[in-house]
Amino acid sequence: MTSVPGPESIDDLLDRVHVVALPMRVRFRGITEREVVLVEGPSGWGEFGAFPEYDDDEAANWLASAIEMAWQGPPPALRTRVAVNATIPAIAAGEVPAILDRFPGCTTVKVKVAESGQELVDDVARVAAVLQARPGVRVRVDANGGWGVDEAAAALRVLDQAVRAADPSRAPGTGPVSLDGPGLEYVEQPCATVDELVELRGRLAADGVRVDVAADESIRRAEDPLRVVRAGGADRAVVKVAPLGGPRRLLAVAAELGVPVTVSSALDSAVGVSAGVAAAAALPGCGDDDDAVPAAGLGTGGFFFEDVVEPGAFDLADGHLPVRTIGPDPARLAGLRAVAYRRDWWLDRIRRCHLLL
Ligand SMILES: O=C(O)CCC(=O)C1=CC=C[C@@H](O)[C@@H]1C(=O)O
Ligand SMILES: [Mg+2]
Repeated sequence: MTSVPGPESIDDLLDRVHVVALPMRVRFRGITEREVVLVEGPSGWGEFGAFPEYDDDEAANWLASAIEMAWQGPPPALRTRVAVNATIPAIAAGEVPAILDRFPGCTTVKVKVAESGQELVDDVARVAAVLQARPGVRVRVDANGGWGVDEAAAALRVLDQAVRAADPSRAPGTGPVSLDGPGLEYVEQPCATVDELVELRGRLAADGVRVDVAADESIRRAEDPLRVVRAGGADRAVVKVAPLGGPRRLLAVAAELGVPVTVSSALDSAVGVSAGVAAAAALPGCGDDDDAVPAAGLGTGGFFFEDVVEPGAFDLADGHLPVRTIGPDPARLAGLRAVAYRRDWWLDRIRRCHLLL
């Protein structure tokens, strides 16, 4: 009988964990401080950081991922570095250049759109500010399921045109914006449900709006991660290591999906991001060079004032992250240690999730 490597017991697991709280420079998915648990195993470090609102069944996948990294280590890499996208939260257009400065060399930018309380004009201004600051970058947007079908169809036409109109190779005053120029690379999770995504893809095709639809929450939070693509709701997939239960499971899901995949962060510390980089580095792509797969959404480390590694140990350089084994700096683990009642909360959660594995 083969068994999956892991801790000898729950006590063995709990003896190896460190709960940290990372203060953030910018509000992202509604939070300003990110708590995660780091686990040291015989093969390296893993990260358990299921978002607090996730129930134990869902969070157990994240624990499986942490255990996989700590007891098995990363899967074999096909490349030595991974291209990363810049991530622009739903901020005011005027703040875009300062955020972009945290992503040196990134040639793909993901812009959050459809934020509640904002309007399409805010999204267009944010995208325009990106293209003004970095002319010629590839732009993708992420609505986190915030639009209905009608709203999405209308917004994507406008945003796609805004990107085409900003094409630096297009001379001003040359008439209608070309439909052949580079528009939006894709939209991530424009609507919440699979049925809506299917309907939207039909609508975009009928309207002649050629924007790919990528599924994120419909994979990350679904019982069956393959369903959305099989149902015809997505041209692409966004895949995250921890929600899928680890890098090897991510690679298996990606192979079955059969569409281009973008590996993305779950707002992880450097330890979690390194697992994402390892998965992206192991993905078969068109060729084995470091740009053979879509730019990964793994540049979120800059959102923290302080990460668990020393500055320079795992930095973005020339738009890429290195494929590297990451261990936290002991002084930072101590300095970033979560307060006692939060540590107890995470340890209880680990106990419950461990029973589900
Ligand atoms: O993909 C990226 O560029 C960064 C990661 C990112 O956008 C996310 C990280 C964590 C939680 C998610 O709400 C969010 C996403 O929707 O993809
Ligand atoms: Mg997303």
